[in-house]
Amino acid sequence: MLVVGLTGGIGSGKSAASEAFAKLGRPIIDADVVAREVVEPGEEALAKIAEHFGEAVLQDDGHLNRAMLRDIVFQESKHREWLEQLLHPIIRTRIMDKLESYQGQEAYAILASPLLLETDQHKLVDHIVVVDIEEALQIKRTSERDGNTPDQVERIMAAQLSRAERAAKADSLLDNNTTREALEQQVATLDKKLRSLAAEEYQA
Ligand SMILES: CC(C)(COP(=O)(O)OP(=O)(O)OC[C@H]1O[C@@H](n2cnc3c(N)ncnc32)[C@H](O)[C@@H]1O)[C@@H](O)C(=O)NCCC(=O)NCCS
Ligand SMILES: Nc1ncnc2c1ncn2[C@@H]1O[C@H](COP(=O)(O)OP(=O)(O)OP(=O)(O)O)[C@@H](O)[C@H]1O
Repeated sequence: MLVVGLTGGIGSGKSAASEAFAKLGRPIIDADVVAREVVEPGEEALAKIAEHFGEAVLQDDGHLNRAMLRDIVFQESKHREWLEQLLHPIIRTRIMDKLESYQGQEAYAILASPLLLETDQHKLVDHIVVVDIEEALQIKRTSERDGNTPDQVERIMAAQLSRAERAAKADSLLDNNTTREALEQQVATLDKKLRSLAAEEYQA
């Protein structure tokens, strides 16, 4: 099975692009969803986070207070690095298990991940698709969606690759600077290309 990595910075439109692929029936593994699963109540990683940062990072119902942890880790890189060292290996293993479950069932599957190129997750994929967006629009869309200040969004962007670095690593680019309809059309064209790549791989 061909594994296609879909990446882009915060608020670039990965979810919008994933939805367009899902409408075409393609299976999607979303690293942000996996990252949430691994810190559900009862998970060992959540206990380690509470031990390290203090019980104050837990809500009364025992769930992670994500907004609080977000503030902590994007203020201070050593905190982010500690969290990444804990979570990234666990996230990677879960992604591999999910990919395994699609083997033999699908022509290709999508791994959507904001940190595909920043982590060794890119080693799991055969083709890299980057959702490209101008930084000013990225900051505007993200801060409108999350109710964050542009400053907060820029701090998260600083922990990610730059637009140019990401684009340089792309096998295919999706331009999300205009409408959702335009993005969907690009996804439909790319889907054809990916299906033919998958067919070539199968015949080889
Ligand atoms: C810090 C946390 C609790 C904040 O949670 P919150 O619900 O506010 O955000 P969410 O998880 O939906 O992430 C939103 C976006 O933030 C960016 N982001 C998240 N973690 C990171 C990181 N370690 N480095 C750079 N950007 C990141 C991504 O663009 C992501 O799409 C959470 O992001 C987290 O646990 N991060 C560490 C795990 C991780 O690296 N996840 C990224 C997918 S592998
Ligand atoms: N072409 C578009 N036109 C207008 N708004 C858009 C477009 N694409 C995405 N958006 C909006 O921009 C915001 C960010 O998009 P989306 O959630 O798909 O990004 P993402 O890359 O998945 O973000 P994150 O990395 O934070 O998970 C959302 O509010 C979404 O509705």
